[in-house]
Order: sequence, then structure tokens, then C-alpha cells
Amino acid sequence: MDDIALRAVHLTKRYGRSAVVDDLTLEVPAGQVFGFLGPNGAGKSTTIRMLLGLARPSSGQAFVFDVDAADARRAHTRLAYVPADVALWPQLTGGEHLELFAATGPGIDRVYRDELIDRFQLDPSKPGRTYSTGNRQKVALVAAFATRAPLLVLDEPTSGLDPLMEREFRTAVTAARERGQAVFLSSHQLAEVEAVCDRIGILRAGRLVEVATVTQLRALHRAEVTVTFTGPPPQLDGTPGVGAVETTGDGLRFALTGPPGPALQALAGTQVTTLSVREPSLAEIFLDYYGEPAPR
Ligand SMILES: Nc1ncnc2c1ncn2[C@@H]1O[C@H](COP(=O)(O)OP(=O)(O)OP(=O)(O)O)[C@@H](O)[C@H]1O
Repeated sequence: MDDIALRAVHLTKRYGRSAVVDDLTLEVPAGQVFGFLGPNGAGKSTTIRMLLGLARPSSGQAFVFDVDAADARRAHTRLAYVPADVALWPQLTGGEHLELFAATGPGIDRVYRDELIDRFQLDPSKPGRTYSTGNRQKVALVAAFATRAPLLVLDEPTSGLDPLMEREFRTAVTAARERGQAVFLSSHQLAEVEAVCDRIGILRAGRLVEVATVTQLRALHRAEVTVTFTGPPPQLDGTPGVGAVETTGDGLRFALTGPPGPALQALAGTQVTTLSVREPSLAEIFLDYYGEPAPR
């Protein structure tokens, strides 16, 4: 099944009695950008370490293009990885790191690598010990994006980057997708995930609680409707799919949690002057998932 870049099957990691990753089943098709979201401690890094064969699952399995992730020698010929905390050898320059990664990885596009060095404004002549967190991240990102690896695994890759560099990061992810590379992107940056990901998986206390496109997620969650009208207010209490009704100066605001038909019928009897529907942001969707204590 060469069309599945990454596959987790009932992947579980227990430390003592608690499962920090719990029965996670997931597929990322080749060429897709998959966002892996979750708050601190949800189990993202532990999942990634199992996907890379760096941690042994307590049960279940992970596959990289059908190669068992535990078979690191074979699995890593098809992927490039950027860890959350990039460590560099203190004496080697950025350029020497890039050469080293090029020699050991799945092959690189040198012309594109030089373009990435420019785009990320990386000075490759400095020794590793002098780079800031963000610059170490740039070295690892340039090395990963320049590979021909059909899968890029990026663990919170932009936490140290400034907004200009984040823009370059998004451009590079889009270019990777256009080249047919799959990207598994763990992130806290909701705007980034929203901008570049085809699908999103939401992890909560080690469990995958949702896998969907951003559009599907929005459809599952409430939209905010604001209506202004003249004359007597419509009666919305008890209307299916309508909640959190509030009065505004010249109208109403409410949350739409289901199909809009019943709400529109209730409004039909009034003189509506304006009606606006605001879709929830990914941040609001997130709060819906994490607003309550996680089940344990
Ligand atoms: N070796 C270990 N022994 C015991 N518990 C561990 C170990 N490694 C991780 N954990 C626990 O597993 C949980 C998940 O950690 P993990 O680092 O995977 O989360 P994360 O989603 O990547 O968080 P963050 O966004 O903060 O990096 C945490 O509660 C952590 O304390």
C-alpha cells in the first residue's frame, strides 16, 4: 500500500498504569498534509516517537509506507524528521550539518536547498553552538524540506520562528505537497494548521477525538448568527439547533448547532434587516474540545 504514507494501528503507549497514547488508529495518505493538534501533554511527541521507531509501542503498530516503524533502517529511507528541540553539534557549521544530513538521508535537491537557505535567511557559515533556537530549527527545516523523502514528520517546527519565517514555512509545506510529499505536522499554531493542512487530527489525553478537514470540523461545531430586525422579536427558545440566545441593541445573537432550517423558519415571521453567520475559528473549535475536563 504505497499510497499510505503513515499508518498507526491501535497504537498505545503506557507508562506504568496510565496510557499516554491510547489505541490510536490513523492513516495519512501519500501527498497529504496532516495536522496533529493537542494541548501540552496530550501525547503528540510520544506518538511521533513511536511513528519514528524511537519509542516501542506497548501495543499496536506503526508503519511508514508499509514498513514497520520499528524497522528504523528501512523506514527512515522514506522520511525526514524535524524534532521539537533541534540539537546541533557545537563545532559543525550549519552548512556542514546540511551536508551531513544530505549524505545520510534519503537524497536531496541541492538547488532547492540553496533556495531554502535564502528564503529562511540562514547563515550556514556559523558553528552550531552559536545558533539561536529559531536558527537551529531553520537548519533542520532546510535539511528536511530539501529532501526528496516522500514523508516529512515535523514536531512543532515553528515554535521558535518569527512571523516572517512562519510565512516561509507555510510556503515550503505547500511546495512539499505540490511535489507529492506527505507532511505530518504536530503544532500548537492553529492558524498555521488551518492554512496548510488537508486534514486535522485532534488528540486529547492520548486519544484521537476527531479526524476531519477544517471545513468538516466547522460544520460539526456551532456558528454564530447575528440578526437585526424591526418589529417584535422572534421566539427562538426551544428552536432545534439554536442555543445561547442573547439580545443585542437591535436584534439577537445565537449559536447555531444544527441545520439552519428551524432557525430560518422561526425568523421568517419577522422583518429581518440584516443576518450574518460567522463560522467558528479553529481556536473556538479547540475550546469546544478542551473546555471540559478530559475523560480518564
Ligand atoms: N518517559 C516517560 N515516563 C512517564 N511519562 C511520560 C514519559 N514520556 C512522556 N510522559 C508523559 O506522557 C504524556 C504525554 O507527553 P508528550 O510529550 O507526548 O505530550 P505532547 O502532546 O507532545 O506535549 P507538548 O505539547 O507539551 O510537547 C505527558 O503527561 C508526559 O508527562
